[in-house]
Amino acid sequence: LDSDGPGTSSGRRVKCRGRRQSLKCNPDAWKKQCKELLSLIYEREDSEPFRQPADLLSYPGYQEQEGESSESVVPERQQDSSLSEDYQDVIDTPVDFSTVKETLEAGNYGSPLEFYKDVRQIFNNSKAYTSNKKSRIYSMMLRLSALFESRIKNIISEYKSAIQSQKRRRPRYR
Ligand SMILES: COc1ccc(NC(=O)N2CCN(C(=O)c3ccco3)CC2)cc1
Repeated sequence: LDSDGPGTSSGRRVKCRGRRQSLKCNPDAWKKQCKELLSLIYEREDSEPFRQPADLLSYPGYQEQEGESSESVVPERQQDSSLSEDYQDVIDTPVDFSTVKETLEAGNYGSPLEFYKDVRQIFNNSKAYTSNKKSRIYSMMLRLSALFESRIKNIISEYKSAIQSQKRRRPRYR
């Protein structure tokens, strides 16, 4: 996805007469919408491995196992106990939902696109780390990513419409 992110507005004109409070016209509506989306993500069990920075040493349950087998089949990746170094070797930009939540609540995202970029990084890290597309955590990530994409695209397109209508409404005094 280019920096435009998903759901670039289809160019439809949104009437933004009168108060800016209505959702369609309010360029700040995305903050509340992203907070609600984050709460929804936290409610899903699938988000559990991604709510805190990855720490494979303290969470053996998250170590990669081939398929669903619960025996301690240790693939080559987990031979030594330096697993979390391994994670840091593989993943350049570790990020988790607690970091994203803090950034959003601190008001440190300038747009939903910045929020989108960080959340995508969580999913891309999981994709990069997994060596087995059938691993449990990878399948959790896929479900969570599908939920996220289905909800974020409207947030971003409404934001873009609100920005567009804001530009159109303010005549430029040259
Ligand atoms: C003490 O609390 C925690 C909280 C979270 C974690 N998470 C953790 O270790 N993870 C394992 C690796 N990972 C993957 O995306 C992944 C793809 C394939 C296999 O794993 C990210 C999640 C650990 C401890």
